[in-house]
Amino acid sequence: MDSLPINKYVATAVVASLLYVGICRRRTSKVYPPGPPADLIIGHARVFPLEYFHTVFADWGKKFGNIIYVHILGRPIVIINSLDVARELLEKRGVNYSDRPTSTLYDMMNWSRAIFCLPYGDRWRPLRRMIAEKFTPTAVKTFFPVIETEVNDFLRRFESDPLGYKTNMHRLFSSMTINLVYGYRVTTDNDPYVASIEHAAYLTAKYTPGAVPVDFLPILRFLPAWFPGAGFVSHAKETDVLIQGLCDELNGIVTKQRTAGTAAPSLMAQWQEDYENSELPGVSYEDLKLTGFCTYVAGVETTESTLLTFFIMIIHHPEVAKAAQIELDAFIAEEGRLPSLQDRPRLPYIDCILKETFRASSPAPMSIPHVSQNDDEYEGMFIPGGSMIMSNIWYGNMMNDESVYPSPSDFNPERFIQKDGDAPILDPTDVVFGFGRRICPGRHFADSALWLAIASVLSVYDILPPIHPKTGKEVLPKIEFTSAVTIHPKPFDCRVIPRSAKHLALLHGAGDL
Ligand code: HEM
Repeated sequence: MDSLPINKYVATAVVASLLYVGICRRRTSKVYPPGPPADLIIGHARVFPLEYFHTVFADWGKKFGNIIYVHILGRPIVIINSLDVARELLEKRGVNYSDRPTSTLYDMMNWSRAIFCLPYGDRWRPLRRMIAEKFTPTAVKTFFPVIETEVNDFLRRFESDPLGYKTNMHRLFSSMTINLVYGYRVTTDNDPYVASIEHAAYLTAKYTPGAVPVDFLPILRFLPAWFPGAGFVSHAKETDVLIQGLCDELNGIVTKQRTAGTAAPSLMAQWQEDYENSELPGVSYEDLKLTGFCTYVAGVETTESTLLTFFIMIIHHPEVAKAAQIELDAFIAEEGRLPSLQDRPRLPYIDCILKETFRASSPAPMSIPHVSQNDDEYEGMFIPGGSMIMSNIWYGNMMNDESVYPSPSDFNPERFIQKDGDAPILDPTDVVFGFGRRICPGRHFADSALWLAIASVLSVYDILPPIHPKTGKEVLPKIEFTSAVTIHPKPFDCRVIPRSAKHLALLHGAGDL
């Protein structure tokens, strides 16, 4: 899976801060949150991790506690290792903690106009409102037919290609999201629009974040492109032109279809209509087009990562698949059909599996960094304004903490079955999507899409380990994760095999088991 711009944007922000020659803050008598020992001037540059942030910060958390302060060349970074601290700062004090880091290179590529990069304030607010209105738990139901169509196609593709889960899954989420945003159906594995968007992602990621001098000497953006070493200038321009071209083209498809009266329901069709009816105050047409594109970018990799985690976990835990299939078979026997999203309340074990999948590996384990605007104090500790705030969703009383989830390394959906008298257990869905005013606006859509994908695939198929070509025996793939802003399991092989001819027939509308 190629890294998408949201990934690279955050990496840029983090690494740029490593290289950023900030004005060294004069240490005052103020008490900062604890942290590892710092070097003179460069601060924590030598100890700051460049990968697997979440596990390193979890280790630091065991030594230094729930809130940690480090600085790189004077640029303050606060690491939050606890849900309580995240809620206090990012939610209750959200007015101060909802900004984002900046990057000159991203600005040159025009990514700084993107919803996930915009600073907290008057440009971000109307765009956020525009997205949020379409993604409330009720509004998102408009898009259930999109989810159901795409999941059905996903299941059918396994009939002819039981080993090709990677391509199939990528197509599921790219097709579902481009369908959601533009009402456009992907019909091949090599769709030209998906390929172009991924090329834009590749171009965005081409320059190593922070290794481009312009990220710490912004004046360099004005160098002429022919100047030796100024390749980034034409590169940024090329990326910008490609993205703007794609925004225009995809938006143009929707406009034409609306004129012809053939537009499928989509976010862009709704937004265009709202715009024409002057219902989007503060949103320019250029912003509207880019926001559609950003919604696609933000939606694909995270959802795909979650379903990949589900696949690898289920290969290792056939007993979980069996328990789910007992619940699903009882439903199918009664209804004579595959479950739909309306059936969710009747299939609670699938909910438990989804929660456990989010818990086992949060797709964005360090969320997207926030930035504080003004100086603040938390439990007597000083947090300077302009601090980059990194929340360790993966750990910190959140997903992998023994005190919250006993035996956190076990994949055990049963932990979410609430028995009478049990204290409520933290729902990972309340954490994996981030916090406060910047919380993921696509969360209800993602949650619904993933629920249906899990319920459907387990209804029809078994997800099994690959067979060793020589021994003919099953080989369990290793569970290993990549390291980036959004993480996912490293590539593995598996077989997706129909449970029986009768279960497969459900895909084609034949009922009885
Ligand atoms: C499993 C799937 C997903 C996960 C785990 C996820 C997670 C996140 C996280 C952690 C953030 C940062 C929140 C913060 O700053 O506190 C975020 C932001 C965002 N997400 Fe998601 N996301 C998912 C799916 C989606 C989908 C499907 C969409 C759109 C269709 C979407 C759109 C966005 C946008 C636009 C932002 C930026 C919000 C802003 O800066 O105001 N996400 N997401």
